[in-house]
Amino acid sequence: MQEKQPKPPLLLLSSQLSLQNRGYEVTLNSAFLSWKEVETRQKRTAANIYGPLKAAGSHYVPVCEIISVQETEEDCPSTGIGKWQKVPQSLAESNQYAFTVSYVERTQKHRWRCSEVTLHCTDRTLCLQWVQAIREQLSLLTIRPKRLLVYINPYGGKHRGKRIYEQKVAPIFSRASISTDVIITERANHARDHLKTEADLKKYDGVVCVGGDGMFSEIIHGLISRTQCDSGVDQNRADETLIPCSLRIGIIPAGSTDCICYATVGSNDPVTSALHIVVGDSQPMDVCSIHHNNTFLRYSVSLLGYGFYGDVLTDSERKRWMGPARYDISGVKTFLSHHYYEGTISFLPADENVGTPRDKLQCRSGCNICRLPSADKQVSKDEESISDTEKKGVWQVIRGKFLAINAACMSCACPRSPKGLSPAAHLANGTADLILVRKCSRFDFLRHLLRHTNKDDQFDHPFVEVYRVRQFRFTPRYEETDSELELREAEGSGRKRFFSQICREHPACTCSLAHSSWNCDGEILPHAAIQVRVHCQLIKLFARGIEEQSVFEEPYTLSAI
Ligand SMILES: Nc1ncnc2c1ncn2[C@@H]1O[C@H](COP(=O)(O)OP(=O)(O)OP(=O)(O)O)[C@@H](O)[C@H]1O
Repeated sequence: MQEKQPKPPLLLLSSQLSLQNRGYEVTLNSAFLSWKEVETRQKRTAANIYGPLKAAGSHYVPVCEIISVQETEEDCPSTGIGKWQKVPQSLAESNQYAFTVSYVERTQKHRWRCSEVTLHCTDRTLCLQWVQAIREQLSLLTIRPKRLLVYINPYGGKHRGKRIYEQKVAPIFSRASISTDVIITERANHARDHLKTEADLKKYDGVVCVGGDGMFSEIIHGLISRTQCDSGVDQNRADETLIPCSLRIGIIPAGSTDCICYATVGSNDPVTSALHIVVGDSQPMDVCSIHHNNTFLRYSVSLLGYGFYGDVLTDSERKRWMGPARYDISGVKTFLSHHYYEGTISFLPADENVGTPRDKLQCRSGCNICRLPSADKQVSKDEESISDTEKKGVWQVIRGKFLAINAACMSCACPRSPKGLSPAAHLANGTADLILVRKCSRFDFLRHLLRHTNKDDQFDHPFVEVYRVRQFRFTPRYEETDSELELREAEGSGRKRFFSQICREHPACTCSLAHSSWNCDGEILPHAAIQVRVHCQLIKLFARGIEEQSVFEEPYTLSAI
């Protein structure tokens, strides 16, 4: 049987225009703008290497990746970016009407940049016809944001947030006719509180955060809380089904840790992120809610880590004055102290149709698993019809001594660990990967940690278990009373300090401490006993997801056009 061919895109306009003193056949259809040299093919110059998608002298730009089009003031064709800008005088005289198209161009390592092409016409009517035809196509792209609320943390990373926004991002937004209201934060939690109570969200198509992961966390806390509050949902109830946020979030990386941006776009480059926002793609994302005894603690989108990662964070917070080097120093110190923690983990495993943590396939742009109907919604629907005993029946319980308990809601890939803590974790399938590292020798633990930085299967060790889960609970063996917890918070863990003191004096000690802390996306949680539930696709980012490398390397095939 013959395969059904997809319908070709509708042809809208086609003319012979000139570019760099040469004749080009320029075509606009509902999917692509293309230009193809009509004269004999000439040798490609070195400057053409990073041109738009090409197939044998042809150039194709998807309409959804055109940023803007405008009539160009001649004789001086255009300024700024791009490479087909200088028009020889002779040609400029005969083709003095021109328009410039700005579009997304891919470079290496998932980076995007804004490029331009200026095409020349013999008469103004034709020129205006082209501008109008392209603008009409752009106006059909209703997913693109028109008005954004921007929060800038001026102190994130190397204190360059404001400069990055003004120099690299604002010009792209203005070229794409996006209007913005910009708020420079004046204190921690300023953005969160503003979103929660004051911001007139109806005015905007999205919220942009300029900063690091801490700033992103503020934004999601503000936005999720506001959405639940507006819908009368009580965040303190661990079993509530939360309402997804309607506004999308854009991240402009300007922090010292920008892992969420890296995991959703594939690079930490402000221009790339700005272009992802402009083209208006949506990347849904799961969010974990964390509760202690029906009290809401926090939301998490990347890593929840108890034991090793909790201790590294606790120690590094005391060394803030050291700058980013503190993470390495605390990492080595925590590794050498080699503490393990006893407790019970119970979890609700995910169905197999959402993949497994040891899959070879990674979550990429347009991921098929994340496109499945939400498994989380399935649970809440089922919960109404099944009894409590049945619900409890599917939970699994594991007791033991652990060096680390990690829950990865996404791969947690970052430049230091390009595959991440759980390479096959998905951004939006309603699950988290629960990684249990049982008590083992220092040497074995080091082997496990080193696998975060290389290509080997990091779960292929007898002391490591991994489960894909929708909910989990952790109870430390020695459950704290509230007064003990207060004491621990007030004293910075007196008992722990006592043991830490001993361990410092006896570096070979691998003693068990009563409690570690949870590292929740880089924040320390006050409670060790927690309940975690993954909320499928609770938020959406302005992002396309990480594109397969082939998108960068291969030109579109002609049959696709
Ligand atoms: N104006 C401000 N003054 C002080 N702190 C702020 C301000 N605005 C935001 N913050 C806080 O700064 C923290 C760190 O911000 P951000 O994530 O942008 O930068 P970072 O350098 O990656 O952070 P970190 O040093 O924690 O890795 C956030 O938790 C945020 O709440």
